[in-house]
Amino acid sequence: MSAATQTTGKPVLVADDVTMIFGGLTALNQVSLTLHEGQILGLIGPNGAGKTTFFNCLTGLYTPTKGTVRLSGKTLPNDPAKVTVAGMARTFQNIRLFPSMSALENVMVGRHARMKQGPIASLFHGPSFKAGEKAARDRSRELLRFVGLSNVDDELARNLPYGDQRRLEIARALATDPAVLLLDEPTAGMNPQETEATRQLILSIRDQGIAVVVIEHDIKFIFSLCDHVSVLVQGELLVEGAPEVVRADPRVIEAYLGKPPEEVHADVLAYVEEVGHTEQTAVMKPVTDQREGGQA
Ligand SMILES: Nc1ncnc2c1ncn2[C@@H]1O[C@H](COP(=O)(O)OP(=O)(O)OP(=O)(O)O)[C@@H](O)[C@H]1O
Repeated sequence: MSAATQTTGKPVLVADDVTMIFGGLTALNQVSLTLHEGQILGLIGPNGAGKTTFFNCLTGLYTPTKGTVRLSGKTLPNDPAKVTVAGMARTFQNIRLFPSMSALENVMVGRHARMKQGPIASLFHGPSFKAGEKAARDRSRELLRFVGLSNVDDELARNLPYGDQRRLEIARALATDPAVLLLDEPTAGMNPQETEATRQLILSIRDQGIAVVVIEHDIKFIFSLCDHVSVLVQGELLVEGAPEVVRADPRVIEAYLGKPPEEVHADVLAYVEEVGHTEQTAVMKPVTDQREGGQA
């Protein structure tokens, strides 16, 4: 069941024919993707499919070998700081916080990417600088509450529990006032309660008018959250569409399960059990056999 109910609007992020070649390895081959206003798009695919590489191309961390990325109609520069200012923020697969700074200071770093203090005001800490700092602090506090972090403003980031660090990273990204938010495995390492809280948080973010792209291996999470799913396999876009369409596509199941059982992700197995109903039984059967064989 898809939880997404929002009507989607015009295209906000358009990636066109993005290709990324590392030496002899084609990590992405002509990948095109359109994210619409109000949309939560799930990007899934087996390990090494190119998902994070794609995020890196979208955010200017990598310069694609070929292809373009446009945000709200404008071609994005290959410069992460400029991409942030243009309106796209992200989180990372491996959390990247400032560990020795407080939670509030971490969010304020994101906020500062947006502030336009003139050099004179900054130099003399004049009234406009002080007003700007206060506004940044207030907004950062508000964002900490929004992501579900209370009473941790002064805690050092490194002392926060893992799930809270992930939430903090989202707050910092939101502090840049993005039109588009990219989340790379936001529920990795979370328990089911934290995962559900993250799902609710992403829906709230969407409801604030921010379009979201989520990379996740937990495909149950993806199918219950997103209103559009794109499947990358070996650097190519294999299938995309509504969750109901994508999850019933035999190529998707094959892409995940045509691998040794030990490499098959536990969440995919849980998903297979959940959707093992009539019309998919034929597709699911060999999978079940494979699992049993693997366990024997
Ligand atoms: N900087 C790099 N230099 C060389 N090869 C790279 C680089 N970054 C990624 N790759 C390769 O590109 C391919 C895609 O990797 P990527 O991390 O994008 O996959 P992924 O789908 O995000 O995988 P996972 O789900 O395991 O995180 C892999 O073969 C990887 O080794």
